[in-house]
Amino acid sequence: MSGKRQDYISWDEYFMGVAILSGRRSKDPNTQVGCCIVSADNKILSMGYNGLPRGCSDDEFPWEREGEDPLKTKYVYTVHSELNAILNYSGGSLEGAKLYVSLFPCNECAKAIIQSGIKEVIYDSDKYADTTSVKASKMMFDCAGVRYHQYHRTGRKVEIEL
Ligand SMILES: O=c1[nH]c(=O)n([C@H]2C[C@H](O)[C@@H](COP(=O)(O)O)O2)cc1CO
Ligand SMILES: [Zn+2]
Repeated sequence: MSGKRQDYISWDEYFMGVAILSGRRSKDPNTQVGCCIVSADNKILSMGYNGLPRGCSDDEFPWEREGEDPLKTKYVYTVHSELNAILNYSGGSLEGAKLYVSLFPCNECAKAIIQSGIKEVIYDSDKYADTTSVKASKMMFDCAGVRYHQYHRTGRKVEIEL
C-alpha cells in the first residue's frame, strides 16, 4: 500500500485557486477577476487579472463604476483578466487549452477566447448571467464549440502564509 498523502488538492482546485489568487492582484475595488489558462495536459500556460494597460497608472485612472462622463469610469480603461491572460501568453498557440476564470467571461473576452482556440471555460461566479454581454458570450460559445461549465466548489480552505 502506498503511503501517499490523501488530502492533496485536485487539478480543478489547483487551477481555480491560481485564478482566484491572480485576482488578488487586482486594484478594482468592486470586482476582482482572476484567470488561469491551462494546456490539455494540465500545464499552466498563462495567468491574468483585471487591471489597467501597461503604463496607465492605477492611481491616476478612475475606479468608479458610474459617472456622467464615461471617461471618469473604469469601464473604458480596464483590461479584463481573460484578455490579459491571453495577451500575456508568449508561447505560441492556445489551441485546445482550457481557461479557468473566477467570473463568467464578457462578450469581448468570449470573442478573444474563441479566436485564440481555447476549447473549454471553467468559471466560478456567474453574477452577470442576466446581462446582454454574458448572454451573447454563451451564444457565441455554443456556436463555436467552446464548452463551459461552472466550477464545483469543494469548500476546502487553503491557508498560505505570505
Ligand atoms: O469577464 C470579465 N472579466 C473581467 O476581468 N471583468 C472586470 C472588469 C472590471 O474591472 C470588473 C467588473 O466590475 P463591476 O463588477 O464593478 O462592474 O471586472 C469583468 C468581466 C465581466 O464579466
Ligand atoms: Zn471580458
